Amino acid sequence: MWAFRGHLRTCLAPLRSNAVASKAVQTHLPLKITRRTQYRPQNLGLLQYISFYQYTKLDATQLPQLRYQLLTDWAKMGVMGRVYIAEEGINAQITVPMSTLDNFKTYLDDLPWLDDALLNLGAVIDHNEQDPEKKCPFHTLHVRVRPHLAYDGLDKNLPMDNRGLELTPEEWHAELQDTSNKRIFDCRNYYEHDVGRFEGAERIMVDTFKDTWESLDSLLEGSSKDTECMIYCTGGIRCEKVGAYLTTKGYTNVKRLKGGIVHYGKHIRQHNLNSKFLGRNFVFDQRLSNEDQTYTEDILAQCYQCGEPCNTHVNCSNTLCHGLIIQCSTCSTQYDGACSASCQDYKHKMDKMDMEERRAFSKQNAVNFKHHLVPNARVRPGNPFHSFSKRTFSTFQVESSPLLNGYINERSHIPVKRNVVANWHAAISKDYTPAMMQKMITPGQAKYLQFLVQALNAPSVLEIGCFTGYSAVAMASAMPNGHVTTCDIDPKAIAWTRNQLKAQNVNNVELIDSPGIELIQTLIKEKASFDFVFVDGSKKDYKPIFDLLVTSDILEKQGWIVFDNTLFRGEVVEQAYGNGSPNQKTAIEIADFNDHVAQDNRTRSVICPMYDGLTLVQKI
Ligand SMILES: C[S@@+](CC[C@H](N)C(=O)[O-])C[C@H]1O[C@@H](n2cnc3c(N)ncnc32)[C@H](O)[C@@H]1O
Repeated sequence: MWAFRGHLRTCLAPLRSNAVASKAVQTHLPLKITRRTQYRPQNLGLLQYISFYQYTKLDATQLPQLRYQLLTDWAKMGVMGRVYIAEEGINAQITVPMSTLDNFKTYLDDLPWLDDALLNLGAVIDHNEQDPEKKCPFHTLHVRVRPHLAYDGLDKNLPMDNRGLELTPEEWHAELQDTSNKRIFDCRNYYEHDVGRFEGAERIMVDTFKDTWESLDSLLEGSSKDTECMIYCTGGIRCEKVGAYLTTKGYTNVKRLKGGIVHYGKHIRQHNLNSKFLGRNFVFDQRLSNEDQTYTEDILAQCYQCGEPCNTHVNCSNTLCHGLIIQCSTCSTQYDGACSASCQDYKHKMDKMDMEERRAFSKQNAVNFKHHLVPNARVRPGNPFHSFSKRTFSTFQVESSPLLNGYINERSHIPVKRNVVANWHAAISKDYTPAMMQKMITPGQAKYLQFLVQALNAPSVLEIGCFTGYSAVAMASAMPNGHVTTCDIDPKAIAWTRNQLKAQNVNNVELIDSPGIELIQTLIKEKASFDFVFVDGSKKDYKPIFDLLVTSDILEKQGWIVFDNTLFRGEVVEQAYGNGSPNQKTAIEIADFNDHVAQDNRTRSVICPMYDGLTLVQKI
């Protein structure tokens, strides 16, 4: 481990503001950057794997030149790998031949804008190594200009001046001797967390980094601002942003592991300590979570297909899918390395084709995998394509997948006089990010609600939790002579929805600016009544809402209530069987709500394992 400390911060200012170029970069560059000849070095001998990053302000206008310069200079030294440069800094995973390593270090030392990066030296690799797990992960050098180092999906750039207190691995290890009153947040994706994590760490459980914020907010909901938040990720790059986010939100006791799990691993190995990081560390190259990444022998994950203990990631053998799964050797044999029976079919078909046929077939079928997430993989929060917990599906049941969701939506038919739903969806996607849209029900679910309100001939519908009106409008469009009353407390969503209702001439939806419970209490006083209620607001209100609807006359006898998200990311089942974390408040609340409903004698109810879990209740 080696850090660039050679340059004083004072020498950074002029270069940072006006030029990104190093001394070397400042030499004369051709204005037009020409296409380079293919760079594929051979026989470089022993290679040192290196990763480093640094958040530093680079001049956006100079990035293409910097890219060109790094490509040119580093290729001369035999560097291979993936480098991202952005206005906010640099992130590199590379290999450098041992023979040029000293020159390379000097080169980096001479980059005036790079003063604080921790150079993480990984394995030494023989360039001629053929073992797929040990061979060099790179064939060439890519330097790419990106808008962000770690795309956070936030509207505004995070102020990076306060990212929390940086702890050395030694300090981090000492802090973990006593974890009482500490919250430890794993800032990595769910599949990384699955196979290895610090003891007691809470998973933020995201598909991609940009989904972190909502999930983190909900984990910290109601916590005091001086909560001790310990944050970590693989190499440190993601939790620097998470640190900045938390301090911006007012959290005053944020501590972050310098250099991430990788740096920590070196420390415990060097000092022969018992690792507080359990299991395996997932890495983003062909090694994934192989044996070399073992910190302790704990097997924390299960095969996504059979549920047996397993901690080995593989990519689906259907090259069109290539989805990442945890798969045991038995399932690997049974499915030929594919993530599902349907991917196995694709693989078999393609295995029989020659190159030309395969290319044509791939081109034709790629569209089916555009939004394909791996069936049976862990639940993703709010993801419209999410499947349920791995335990929910046996291999004999239909596996949830985007393909399946799309199929269900396309093959479900609801006769409506005027189809506003598609336009409505399009209007939302213009103004809301995909992450925000994950709050909404899916198109297939919308059809399901439409089916119910039509089949039940429910003229009067109440909805709690309107957001941008997608579910309300779907139901309203299926009942032209009926009426939907909906509510929300988010002023932005309310204003947006009211505008759209006017613009799209939807007259049978009334949106009330009120918390759900208060609205129901008012409607009870006004002796209003409804035949169908869809509840999709705050989960902690589910129980009081259920009681109000069942005990009062606001819901007609034989009337229905549908509650959304009642299996909440699969975490509810884990809670119910004692496997969940005490910090998953929402899952705990829903588990309690589900018990409450199941014990109620005034209603009949059933939980459907559809989407994020739907509970159907009928008053009897
Ligand atoms: C999951 S979204 C609803 C999505 C919507 N049903 C759809 O499918 O398009 C939940 C909404 O409930 C709203 N909400 C939260 N707490 C609420 C409360 N106490 N009363 C009413 N709405 C609430 C949130 O502002 C958010 O817009």
